[in-house]
Amino acid sequence: MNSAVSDQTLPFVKMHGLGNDFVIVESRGPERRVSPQLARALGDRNFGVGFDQLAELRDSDRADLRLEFWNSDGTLSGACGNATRCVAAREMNRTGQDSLTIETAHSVLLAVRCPDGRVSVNMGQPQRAWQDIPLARDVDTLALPLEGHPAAIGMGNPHCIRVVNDVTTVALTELGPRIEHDPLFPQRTNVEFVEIRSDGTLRLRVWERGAGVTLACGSGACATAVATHLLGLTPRAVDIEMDGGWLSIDWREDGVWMTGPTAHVFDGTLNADWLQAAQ
Ligand SMILES: N[C@H](CCC[C@H](N)C(=O)O)C(=O)O
Repeated sequence: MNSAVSDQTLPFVKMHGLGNDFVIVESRGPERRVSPQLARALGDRNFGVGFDQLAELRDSDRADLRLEFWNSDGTLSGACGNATRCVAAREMNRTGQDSLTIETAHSVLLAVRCPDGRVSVNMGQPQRAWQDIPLARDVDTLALPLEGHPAAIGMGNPHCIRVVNDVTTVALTELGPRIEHDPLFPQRTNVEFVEIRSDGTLRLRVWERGAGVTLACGSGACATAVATHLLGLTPRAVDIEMDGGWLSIDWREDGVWMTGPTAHVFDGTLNADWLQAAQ
């Protein structure tokens, strides 16, 4: 270990949306705080803090702020719906505003506070062309040449959605990584298994690229609602239950709107010694 003593500490915020949990780090200003190595160390639930995604706040000249998302394996993702809602909730509390704009790798997203306290984000238009998702080759994106003929949809990140009769019997930890790494997905993929219930709601379980099984996935819920609508199975607006709770999805003219609760768990400060060892 480096013997030089650093007094650099790093404040962070812990939040979750439906049990999809996040560490949020302030990186506005000239100095970038997060590296792949730090994201991996911080994402470790035993040796670090633990999270499904790390959201790094950056300056934007197109929106109120820019967000970059890290998975717990140290890779970047172009979208994270639940972290976007959490950061939006915190920023709106801090500024007293009822809406804000957030630049992501996908586009500039609008977030608004609902009268009931939930937060809605317009996640933008889904990506349906095989090159944009991306897939490795030109195939029918609503009936992929894989077991069960799943659909592929991009929400700024790739999703593979398979409709099943009973999500409780799906071997998620076995099938999830196999599909995540299938050569059809050159940037890997998030994996969704969805059951369409008789009352019109959806029951969803998710294996996330770079993070594994999570209790909820906002972009996954959006991609799933788009896929089941395009398959003629659901209307444009649908309620989706995941292991951690419910999201309401509405694919409107101006994009896919996602609405749900957020929770602020605690604020913390990363210790200088720990940070030094993690670099
Ligand atoms: N939990 C996030 C998605 C993270 C996606 C990430 N695992 C990827 O590599 O694309 C959400 O609420 O949308």
